[in-house]
Amino acid sequence: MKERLRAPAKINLFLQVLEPLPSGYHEIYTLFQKVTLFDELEIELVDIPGIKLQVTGGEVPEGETNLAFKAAKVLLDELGSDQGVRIHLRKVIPVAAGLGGGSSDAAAVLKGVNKLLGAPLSQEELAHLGRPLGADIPFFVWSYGAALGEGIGDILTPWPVHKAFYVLFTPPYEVSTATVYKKLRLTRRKEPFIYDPGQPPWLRGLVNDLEKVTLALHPDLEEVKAAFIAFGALATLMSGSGPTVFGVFDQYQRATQAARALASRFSGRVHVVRPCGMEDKG
Ligand SMILES: C[C@](O)(CO)[C@H](O)COP(=O)(O)OP(=O)(O)OC[C@H]1O[C@@H](n2ccc(N)nc2=O)[C@H](O)[C@@H]1O
Ligand SMILES: Nc1ncnc2c1ncn2[C@@H]1O[C@H](COP(=O)(O)OP(=O)(O)OP(=O)(O)O)[C@@H](O)[C@H]1O
Repeated sequence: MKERLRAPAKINLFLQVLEPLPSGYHEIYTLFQKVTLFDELEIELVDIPGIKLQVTGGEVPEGETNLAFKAAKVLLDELGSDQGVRIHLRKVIPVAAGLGGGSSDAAAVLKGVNKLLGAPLSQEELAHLGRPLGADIPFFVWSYGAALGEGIGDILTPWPVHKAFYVLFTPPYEVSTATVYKKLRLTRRKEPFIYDPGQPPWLRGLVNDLEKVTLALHPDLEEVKAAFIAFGALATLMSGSGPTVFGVFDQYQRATQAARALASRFSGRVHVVRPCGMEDKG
């Protein structure tokens, strides 16, 4: 039996870092939005124990340090299963880019393997199991298109999906999430700037507290942001810890024109995507 899954990327439509925690993590207040850029996975259960992972299309390890591998292991261990798992992962989402690709792959493996084993664990149990592997994993386990993330990003509340076209620009370098959080200096606990779920967040202004850290390391991203506005974006922001920067557009044609203009001016990968979770809204 085989499961074929698509693992979406995410962007953070706002991201506020409120307080450092004794665990080394930070309390955050963020809006996660899944978008239509997908890694693809094929998962199979076999009788020979062990996990085998094959990756095509991206520079990520194939061994036990891959988040997809770790997710399979943690689930098989939890269930005490002696079955083996074969995973083929086709990477499309840029790596270490602020798009949560590794976390999404891990969540897809948790869901896929659980389903192949007859669904012994609930969505909540899978999210709990995935959380120590990555703070973004619970969001990808849940089926919402968009969710407010509190705590370390693992306490989730569904959020309305607002219609938009997003252009993602990913420069040709990676950024370490741990380094960006470490460089952020918080002197006191911040109170979050609250958004109204009924309104597209870009009408209030988008904020990402990690942006200043990554932009200081890579000032070229300021030029990309300025170009997004010049090309007609309603708003522009860095996603997660970066370095991906996105622009928000209200029309597909404007988004694709901006994407072409960006691709000719800057070196990097450009994707035009839509939010996931609005299939019923046209
Ligand atoms: C930047 C975001 O992607 C926004 O959604 C997340 O906050 C990070 O999620 P992630 O990459 O799944 O994070 P993890 O792999 O769990 O953590 C990587 C490192 O980021 C830092 N980290 C992460 C999440 C968080 N709420 N506070 C943190 O300080 C920690 O130093 C941690 O060691
Ligand atoms: N399946 C995987 N896909 C991508 N990266 C992986 C995977 N497994 C392990 N990694 C490692 O995890 C690190 C972060 O990768 P990922 O693409 O998830 O980062 P990210 O998009 O910046 O995440 P976030 O938005 O959560 O900060 C990289 O150093 C990468 O080598």
